Amino acid sequence: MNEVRSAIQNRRTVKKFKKDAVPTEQIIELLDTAVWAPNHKLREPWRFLLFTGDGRKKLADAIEAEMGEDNKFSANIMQVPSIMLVVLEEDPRQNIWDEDFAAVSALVQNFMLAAWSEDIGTFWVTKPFLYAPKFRKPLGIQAGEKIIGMVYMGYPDVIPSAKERTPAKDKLTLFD
Ligand SMILES: Cc1cc2nc3c(=O)[nH]c(=O)nc-3n(C[C@H](O)[C@H](O)[C@H](O)COP(=O)(O)O)c2cc1C
Repeated sequence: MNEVRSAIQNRRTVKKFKKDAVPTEQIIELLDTAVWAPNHKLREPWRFLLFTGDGRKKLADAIEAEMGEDNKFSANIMQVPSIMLVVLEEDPRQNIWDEDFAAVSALVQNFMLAAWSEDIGTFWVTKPFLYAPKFRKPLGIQAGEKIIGMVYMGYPDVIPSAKERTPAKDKLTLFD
């Protein structure tokens, strides 16, 4: 199997990380690869918020602003070496919005695969608090911006085993 196919198939969602920090420069380099995602008219409809080191407290505080101090998410944030919020700049036209959402999703997958190829594990996390004004405001997320998800990242402590996929053939309608 070639390297691209192998990375796609062998990447796993990593939830337990070693404590070591991932260098910020490396994360930015990985993002500079990820932005080669296909995106219609090269709108590049994304931006990123990266929390690392003491900066993670800012994210934990935003979660607590919405959920209160007693919640499992903000407590866990300080255990994750780096967390990135990926933001879609929303277009009010439905067809453009759909294209741009697809493009940002492709970017996230690119990022996770590029990270995996450099031994960095990632976890794409979505939670209801990402929509909450009390969470968004302290982070400067504007109206008309959608948080696609949080990407947790770090060096894997545990790599979970793969969950089987349904063979594509079972979902294929072939016209030939
Ligand atoms: C948009 C999106 C949101 C996700 N949110 C969560 C989440 O909140 N919690 C979680 O455990 N996994 C989440 N995942 C990860 C999936 O659970 C994971 O990709 C799936 O179990 C397959 O595992 P693999 O990535 O190791 O192949 C999310 C994945 C995507 C694409």
